[in-house]
Amino acid sequence: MEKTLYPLSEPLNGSIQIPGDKSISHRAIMFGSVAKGETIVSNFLPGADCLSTIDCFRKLGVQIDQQDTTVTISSEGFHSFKEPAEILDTGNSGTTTRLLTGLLAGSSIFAVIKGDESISKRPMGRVTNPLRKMGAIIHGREEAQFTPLAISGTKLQGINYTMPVASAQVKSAILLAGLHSESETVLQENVKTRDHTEKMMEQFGVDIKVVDNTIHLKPAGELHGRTIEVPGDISSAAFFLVAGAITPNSSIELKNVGLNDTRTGILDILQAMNATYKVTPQSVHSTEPVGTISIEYSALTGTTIDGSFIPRLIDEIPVIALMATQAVGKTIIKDAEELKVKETNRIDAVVTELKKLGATIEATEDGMIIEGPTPLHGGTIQTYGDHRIAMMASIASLISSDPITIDNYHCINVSYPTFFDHIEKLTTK
Ligand SMILES: O=C(O)C1=C[C@@H](OP(=O)(O)O)[C@@H](O)[C@H](O)C1
Ligand SMILES: C=C(OP(=O)(O)O)C(=O)O
Repeated sequence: MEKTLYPLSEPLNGSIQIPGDKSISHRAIMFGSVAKGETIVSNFLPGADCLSTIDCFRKLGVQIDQQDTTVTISSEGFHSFKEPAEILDTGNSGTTTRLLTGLLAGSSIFAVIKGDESISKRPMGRVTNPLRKMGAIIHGREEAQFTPLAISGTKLQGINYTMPVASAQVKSAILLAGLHSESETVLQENVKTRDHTEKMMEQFGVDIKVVDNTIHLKPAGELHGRTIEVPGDISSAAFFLVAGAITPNSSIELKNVGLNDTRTGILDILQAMNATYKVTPQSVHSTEPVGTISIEYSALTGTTIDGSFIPRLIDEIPVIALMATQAVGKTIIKDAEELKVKETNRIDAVVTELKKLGATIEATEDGMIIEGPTPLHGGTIQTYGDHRIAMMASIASLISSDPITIDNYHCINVSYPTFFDHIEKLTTK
């Protein structure tokens, strides 16, 4: 279904509460299901991806009551998972697909995992290969490189593994497999990726140690239920950080933003591009720090984004590219070939769609080059069913000279169901 978005005649103003972090919401459901007893999750993200995770664990026999952003999980623990009678449908969620594969590889049940058309094209060998080295029995399309995956849970051995790709999903799949394996798992990351799994393992009392970029995980006994407060998602906040920075005379405040430093690459880039913003930490002592970010419209300059920055802002690149169209000079994004294996090929999608709006932007092998500033005009944008492309285009419409129409805007529900409510809140006096 299409949606037409009209340019703003006024600046953005006011304050919004950023919804729960998608990565942490997935993990909260998974750890709450593995743990024996009751886990209560607050500020859960009721986005389609996290609802897919809930659905899969219900099919594994875990009792999960979800009331909007509060989830109560009652579980008999990992060893009581029931063999599901149905296929576990992970929808559009790469995180659910990969982490669940890792977790179930070390269980004592048989399960089949499949997702939507986009998931069927995303690489799964990156998890099934190391899991097989741990002893996992996984069959799947093209030698288990793609879904559907059929997993016959079995006893696993720990692994000593150097990550060939900078991916928190691969790391987490291996750690979830290592949780119930017979020996220690040691993982080496060349480039650090988001560490929510490690932090949640620590919270649940698992013996996990991180020294520089090496993780040591000892097999765990029974985990016990607890309460988990999910911070707001900085990847969702990013759309409004950019909206505030590029819409003339705007001044907005984003509350409850997660500030884990494996996720705050966008803030470093805002600084490098001369944006005017301020971060006020709320709870510096918690394992997942949270704060309020205020941002104002200002003149921006181009920058280069590469290397170890990339995993710290990988999902923000579409909207950063939009911001770069309004910055003076060249913005170069490189080392970001991972964008090609997301919900869609995000290098192609961003370049093709921003070009339609008048941007000067070219794709490269591992990223893109944007030359700014260019005024944006209206047009019809294809989302490719990718929530982040749909939100990028919606933010572009705030500053375009004419309306922008996007197809399949419902895909935004994957990570930010209240996105349009928040635009409205910041645009009405
Ligand atoms: O672990 C996670 O929760 C995620 C890791 C990233 O994917 P990769 O691990 O494939 O880089 C990110 O793009 C995704 O949105 C969520
Ligand atoms: C890539 C994303 O998610 P996933 O890999 O979980 O589908 C995303 O949210 O941008």
